[in-house]
Amino acid sequence: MSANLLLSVENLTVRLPSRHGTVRAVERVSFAIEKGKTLALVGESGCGKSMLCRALAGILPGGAQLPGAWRMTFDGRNLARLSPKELTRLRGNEIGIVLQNPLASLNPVHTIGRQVSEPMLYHLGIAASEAKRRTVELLQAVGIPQAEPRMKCYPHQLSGGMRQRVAIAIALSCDPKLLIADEPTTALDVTVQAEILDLLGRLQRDRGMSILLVSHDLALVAGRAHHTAVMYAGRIVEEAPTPELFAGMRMPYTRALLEALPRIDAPVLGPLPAIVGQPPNLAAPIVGCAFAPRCAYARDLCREQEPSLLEAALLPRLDQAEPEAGVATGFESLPKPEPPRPPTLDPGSPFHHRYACWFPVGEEMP
Ligand SMILES: Nc1ncnc2c1ncn2[C@@H]1O[C@H](COP(=O)(O)OP(=O)(O)OP(=O)(O)O)[C@@H](O)[C@H]1O
Repeated sequence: MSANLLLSVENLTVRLPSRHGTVRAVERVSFAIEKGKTLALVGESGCGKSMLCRALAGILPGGAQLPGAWRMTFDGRNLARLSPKELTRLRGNEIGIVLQNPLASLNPVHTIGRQVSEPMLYHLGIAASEAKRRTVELLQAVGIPQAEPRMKCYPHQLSGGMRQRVAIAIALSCDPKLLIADEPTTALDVTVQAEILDLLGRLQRDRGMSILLVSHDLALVAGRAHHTAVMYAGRIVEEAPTPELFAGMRMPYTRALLEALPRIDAPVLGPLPAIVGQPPNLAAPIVGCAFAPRCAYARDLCREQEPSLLEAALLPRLDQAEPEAGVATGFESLPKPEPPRPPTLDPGSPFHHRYACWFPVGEEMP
């Protein structure tokens, strides 16, 4: 693993039991996060973002399974080789997590001062007076005015934005190397959303930590992330350094996700384009590309064979996609490509543009 990588995840699958059968919440996902950098993970509701975060943080629901030959390496350590005790220590200490609803993650019967100081007392073994001093500093760092008297407040006495700042302070209390922020602004109004995301950026610069920033809003998070990965039906379907992704997104789902969002810089001239149809039921088998039933560019091949996530340069060039209802393309006469290859994760260069699509859209072809 390159010295610059903090986290590398290879071939991670998460299955959950449910009344309707086994849910394949995360399917053979591979990605990496560099030290001091932010990876944005985006996708519609139900695509597996939270379960991926929970797998990293070791807080999956009961009955969850991680089948297959997966591998997770964090700061040079293979997580599969650590004992449960070592994992608990690492996850409380070196990996902090902020969830989307701060009310659900804060304890309503404990003061915020106690909740911020508790992880430090438990994981760092410092004296109560030192924990109190650090708590005041942390509350100040996350922008809570009058931090010392506020330590005595209970969560219900704070606004939604202030509660989320407290949740961030708790996640930062042991000075984590990785902060997982799972939709940290979803429950907040738009001005507070921007403040919280700016705060995360500032904290990252001050502390040099890495961030996994999860959201359904591609435009909101991508502007703040070094790398972006797009998830659909439990799979990563496109990923790239963020500028590269915006310069040439190829997977029709990535485009649809961006176009379906209202834009502040463009007049609204009619209804917003929506992504037609529903995401697939993850408890049922998926044949071919999971996005094919909703994709205007889908061809027979897309419905038959699942494309692997491959580097743009390695992808077999079939042709540039055209919507099915558009001009005739003659794709049918093209030779069938080789069967899908396993996803690649080149440890030397894990941040190339990759996408999983037989007929990518875009001006230039690789
Ligand atoms: N406890 C659970 N038991 C069984 N299935 C679950 C459970 N929690 C979530 N799921 C299913 O796992 C899949 C992935 O859900 P997940 O919460 O990871 O999606 P998400 O992308 O984070 O969505 P959201 O943005 O709404 O949180 C979905 O099909 C969901 O219905």
